[in-house]
Amino acid sequence: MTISNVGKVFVSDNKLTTALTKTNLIVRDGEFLVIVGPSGCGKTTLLRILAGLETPSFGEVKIAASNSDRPLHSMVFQERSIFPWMRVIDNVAYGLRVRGVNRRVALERANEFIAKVGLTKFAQAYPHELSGGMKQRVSIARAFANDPEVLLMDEPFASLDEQTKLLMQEELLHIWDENKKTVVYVTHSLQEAVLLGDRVIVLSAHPGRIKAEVTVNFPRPRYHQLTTTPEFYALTSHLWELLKDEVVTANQLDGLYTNQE
Ligand SMILES: Nc1ncnc2c1ncn2[C@@H]1O[C@H](COP(=O)(O)OP(=O)(O)OP(=O)(O)O)[C@@H](O)[C@H]1O
Repeated sequence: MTISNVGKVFVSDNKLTTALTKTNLIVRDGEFLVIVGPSGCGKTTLLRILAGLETPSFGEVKIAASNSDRPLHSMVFQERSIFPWMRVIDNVAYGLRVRGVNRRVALERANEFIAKVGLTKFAQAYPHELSGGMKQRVSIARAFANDPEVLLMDEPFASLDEQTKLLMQEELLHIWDENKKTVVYVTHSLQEAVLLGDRVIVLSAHPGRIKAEVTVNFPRPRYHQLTTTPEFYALTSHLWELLKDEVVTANQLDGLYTNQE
């Protein structure tokens, strides 16, 4: 995927807000790319542009289609985005069915990914019968089952409790190791960024631009034990050094806007 000179200016109430300035980035096939940055720097805006949910004000995004039957992208949001009126199996098969994949094949594929996220016993359940973590597992199973060229994930575990988050990170690592999808993943957590990513992009405070990129060379498969090593600690500290000024600036900007209200 190639992101060339992409920027976004929002217009609301006769006010212009530059959310993102000239962004250039090449995401390699099969790469797990993580984006971090202070609040309001344009991470979600960038992801929404990549998902085609927002049009860039300038620049362009190109996603090479390896197979015309595959969708270009699937997105997993922070908030649960599964349909409450559909059973788990139908939620996971949804994208495939919309694309006209034969029902039997779609259900088979959905069952395969439901098993990968450990929800086989709940395939016939409705979302209200599931915990928050289980609902996020359904979203992840649906996104992988959909087999997109690029998987876009916007803080998918942010609303989960700490223990569930740890479990889900390992599950995501496992399922990703098996599928090696191209992933663009937004998070506020530097630990999560280093645990999951091949490369971490640091965005500057509002308006967002790429400030730095850090390669993460830890071997895979990765497990949580990695987070207890001095090397892991050194890399997250390095990221924090890169990010700290931006967070301070973002908070100052926040104060500025709040004082004006
Ligand atoms: N639809 C919109 N209309 C006007 N301004 C917007 C719109 N969406 C986002 N913005 C502004 O664009 C900037 C970037 O927002 P965005 O949500 O992309 O940031 P973020 O980095 O994802 O923030 P957070 O980490 O807090 O989720 C912010 O200043 C925000 O107020």
